[in-house]
Amino acid sequence: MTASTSTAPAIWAQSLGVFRYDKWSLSKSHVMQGIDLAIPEGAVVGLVGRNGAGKSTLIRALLGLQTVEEGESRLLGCPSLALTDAVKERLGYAAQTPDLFAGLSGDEHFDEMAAVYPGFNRKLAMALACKLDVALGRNADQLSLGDQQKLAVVLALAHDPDLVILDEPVASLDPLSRRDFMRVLFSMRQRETPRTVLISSHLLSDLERVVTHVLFLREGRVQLFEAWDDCAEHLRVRPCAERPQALQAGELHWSAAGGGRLLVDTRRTDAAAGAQALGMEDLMEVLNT
Ligand SMILES: Nc1ncnc2c1ncn2[C@@H]1O[C@H](COP(=O)(O)OP(=O)(O)OP(=O)(O)O)[C@@H](O)[C@H]1O
Repeated sequence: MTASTSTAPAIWAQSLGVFRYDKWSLSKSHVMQGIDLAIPEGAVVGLVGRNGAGKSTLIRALLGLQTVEEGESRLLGCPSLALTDAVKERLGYAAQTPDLFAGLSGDEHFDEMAAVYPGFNRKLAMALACKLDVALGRNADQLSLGDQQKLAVVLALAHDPDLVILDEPVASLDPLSRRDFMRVLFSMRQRETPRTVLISSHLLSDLERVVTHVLFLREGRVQLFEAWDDCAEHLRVRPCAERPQALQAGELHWSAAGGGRLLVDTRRTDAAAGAQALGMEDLMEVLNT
């Protein structure tokens, strides 16, 4: 299922696949395969999946940081493997493990960024650091992991990028910092030029409040990509003890959990009597059991 758009997608992929090689058996297997994506400009997409589902692999492949054996992808219309400086200046990325200079303070990171990126906006950086309560005077290696994550996020956002990609940016943040971060993320939606955000996270109740779309990955494949409002309005789960031999129109997935449940799309089936609405966490459980 793919959300459609009338303008060129900010993130696009076709048949994207990555292999893992086993050096002992000399065999290879897919880590990620058949990824087709068309993420519209201005979407705020929650990238969701279990540990090892392939979220970081997909993000790295889209950014051209990961060897890709199959298919192709584009960011802001530019091939991932040949991102131009002009496109790189429009990107903001924070990796799962903060990528900082150990011996530099936050302020010194700002100096470095200002020297490299003409678009670096120190005023914006200071404002974000203030909102996220980042200690700018201390060297990165003296910061806690959560504070390092916050600094990495500030650095990713401080040139006001058109496309922001954040890999589990809140994993180590305390609840108050997470709340501040979600406010920053939400405020990023209010912008004249649409800004696109792809954010992976396991904190689904947080994501639910800020995303426009959700992208579920399972075992390296896209399970569901849909506008979150449409998921909330149209996806339902109903009891179904036995696995159907074949899914009918409007039936998306059978889950063994909870005595057997069938995920249905009420836009494509009337057989939704007794069906219940789902939050993002419920949907993740149904899609992964
Ligand atoms: N450097 C690597 N070499 C071999 N396999 C790898 C490597 N990095 C990741 N993998 C494999 O790729 C798969 C996807 O990993 P990935 O880190 O993309 O998952 P993820 O969804 O981001 O997980 P998490 O939620 O735990 O961060 C996993 O099976 C993992 O074992």
